[in-house]
Amino acid sequence: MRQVSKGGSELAAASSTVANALVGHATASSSVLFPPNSYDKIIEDSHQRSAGFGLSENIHSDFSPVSRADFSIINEKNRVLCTHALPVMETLYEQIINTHNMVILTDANGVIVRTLGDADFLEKANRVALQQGVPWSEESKGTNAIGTAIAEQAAVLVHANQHFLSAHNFLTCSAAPIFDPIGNVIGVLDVSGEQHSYHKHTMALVRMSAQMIENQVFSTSYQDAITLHFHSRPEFIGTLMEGIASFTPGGRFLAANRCGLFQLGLSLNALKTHTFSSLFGLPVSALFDHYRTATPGVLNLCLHSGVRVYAKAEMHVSNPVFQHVTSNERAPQQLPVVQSLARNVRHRAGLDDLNTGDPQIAALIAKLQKVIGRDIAILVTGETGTGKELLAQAIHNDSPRANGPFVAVNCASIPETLIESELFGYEDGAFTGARKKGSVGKILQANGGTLFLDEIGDMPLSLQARLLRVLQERMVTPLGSSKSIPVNVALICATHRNLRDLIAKNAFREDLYYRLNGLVVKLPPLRERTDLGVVIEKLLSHEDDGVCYTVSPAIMQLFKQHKWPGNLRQLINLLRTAMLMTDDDHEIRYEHLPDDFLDDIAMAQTQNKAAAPLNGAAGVKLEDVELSLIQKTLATHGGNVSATARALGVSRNTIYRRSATLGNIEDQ
Ligand SMILES: Nc1ncnc2c1ncn2[C@@H]1O[C@H](COP(=O)(O)OP(=O)(O)OP(=O)(O)O)[C@@H](O)[C@H]1O
Repeated sequence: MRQVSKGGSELAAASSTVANALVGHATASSSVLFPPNSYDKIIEDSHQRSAGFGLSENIHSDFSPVSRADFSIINEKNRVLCTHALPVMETLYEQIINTHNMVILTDANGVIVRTLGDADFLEKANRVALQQGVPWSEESKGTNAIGTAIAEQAAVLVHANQHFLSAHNFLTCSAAPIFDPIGNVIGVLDVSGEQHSYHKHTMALVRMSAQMIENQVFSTSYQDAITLHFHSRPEFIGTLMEGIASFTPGGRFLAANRCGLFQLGLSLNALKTHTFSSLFGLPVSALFDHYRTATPGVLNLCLHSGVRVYAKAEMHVSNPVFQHVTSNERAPQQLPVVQSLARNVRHRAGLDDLNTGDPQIAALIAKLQKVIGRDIAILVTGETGTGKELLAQAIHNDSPRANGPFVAVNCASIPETLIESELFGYEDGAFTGARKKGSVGKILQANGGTLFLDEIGDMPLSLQARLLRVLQERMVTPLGSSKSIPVNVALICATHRNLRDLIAKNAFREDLYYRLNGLVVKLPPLRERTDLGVVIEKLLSHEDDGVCYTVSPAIMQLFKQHKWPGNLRQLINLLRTAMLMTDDDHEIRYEHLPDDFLDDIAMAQTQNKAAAPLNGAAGVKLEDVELSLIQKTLATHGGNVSATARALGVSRNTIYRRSATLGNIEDQ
């Protein structure tokens, strides 16, 4: 299982510059930076609340801590928070040591549960009761960073005389609330120090540390879930900037961290109606598929907004809810089913095995059979999950190279920096971090067999030139070597992208394109295939346990109408889960289908209903049709523009533009 990054080193690295500035500042009082005035409104409101609590600025601070018994209850309630917060607090403290500051953790009510600080400052802090067990809510201490951060549910800096009680005016305090995955404040992290120790970067450090604690609390909150770590740049996965989102094994959205909400562009409330598939356009089973691969790399996903993100899926494989998707170790009576389903569709299948009655498939198989073994590069196109890799394997299996290796490389799942060494290999010590003995690249591994380059459209331009040279010269030069090695491979490439579009955008080399497309075949999406019934029957057929699984006629009808965005991969995973849910009659019915699939069906039906009355209406203008559809979809989604845009597959701007005449429309 992937380890979620532990706070310390990351925070230390991210904040070392800030920390240097802080230490530098503490020793050079001439560089005092005063806090900005942007908090004035927050401070003003807080002062009003403080007065409302009956406090007056010259009263002495209330020193009394909660009772011992209450403090041990508070400790017990906040055990998880403290476990995750303490290492982060220690690292944060290391960054501010010797700056007359202390790090404070409170519970959700502002009661201090842990402190770490410079001895000289701790003494002064004790004088104003900045110590364990003492409540720092606004009710108790008036305007202060901890209490005001809780009241405002936001990070707050309270400096010097911005404090309500004059006894606290010697302090400068930066506090950030810590939220749980469903948006409740569970505590506050604060750095408090003497006012002359104020530094503008302290708040950034506190915010980062609070977020780190939130991420760690998040990672332990959803043991029964699939947790996705994502970012638009793969190197940001595992860092503080990563988005984290959790889904039920059936694909329903559970929660996301702050960066996740930001990247998904939706509020927590809006996300509650979503599934993995409505957010990423893929069935949740794609994650299981990815997880099952021997060395799962980084997934390339497309957000509903069109933004591409890289992702890693994390699931607790020891948890029984994941056993059926992460391994073949299932309840004994179900084991053969899962295994045979997988076996039915993998390995040793030849082209004839894939010919299940669809005329488009039959035609492409006939073409392929004519070129097999003729040293012609084959380019397979088609949507994700349509079977491009299985087709490539079948071509290899039917070719004279069948006894040689079949080596598949997914160009989209390897970070750009690693593709070169992965493909071409490297000599001993070719670069820092390289294995001592060097590595034979995938091209040489495929020698005598077939090299399958999946998602070739994602290959970086610089490497396209190198690949072209290998294909022309039939020689490979590993990184760090001056020796070229002859290589003999049949090449099959695949892509779901339009390579001609990429060429027009200068993202793909035209000369390489012509070298790759000896024969181009396009696998039809599942929704266009006429052999769905046969494919399903084949997938459900197995000899191992003698049980005959079937699909009820109503569900078969539903399957035939479904769009299958994940194509065969989605179908297989759906059947795999549904088979395990069936009763003694082994018939797959509505109640055996996973939640995210049922949600997709419901959404499609809603869209169809909205469009239905407009079909074929004579004399109706196109704009009216559009407007009416938008109106209906808006109504279905309670006026929510984002949801409407998603349902109709257009941008929010389009909805705004087209519906300018509809008056005020809500947004989220
Ligand atoms: N004709 C088929 N009959 C049954 N199962 C199939 C068929 N073709 C492919 N599959 C299965 O569907 C799943 C997806 O196939 P494959 O990985 O070949 O798709 P792909 O188009 O290469 O996907 P991607 O574009 O995402 O890489 C695999 O589990 C594969 O075994």
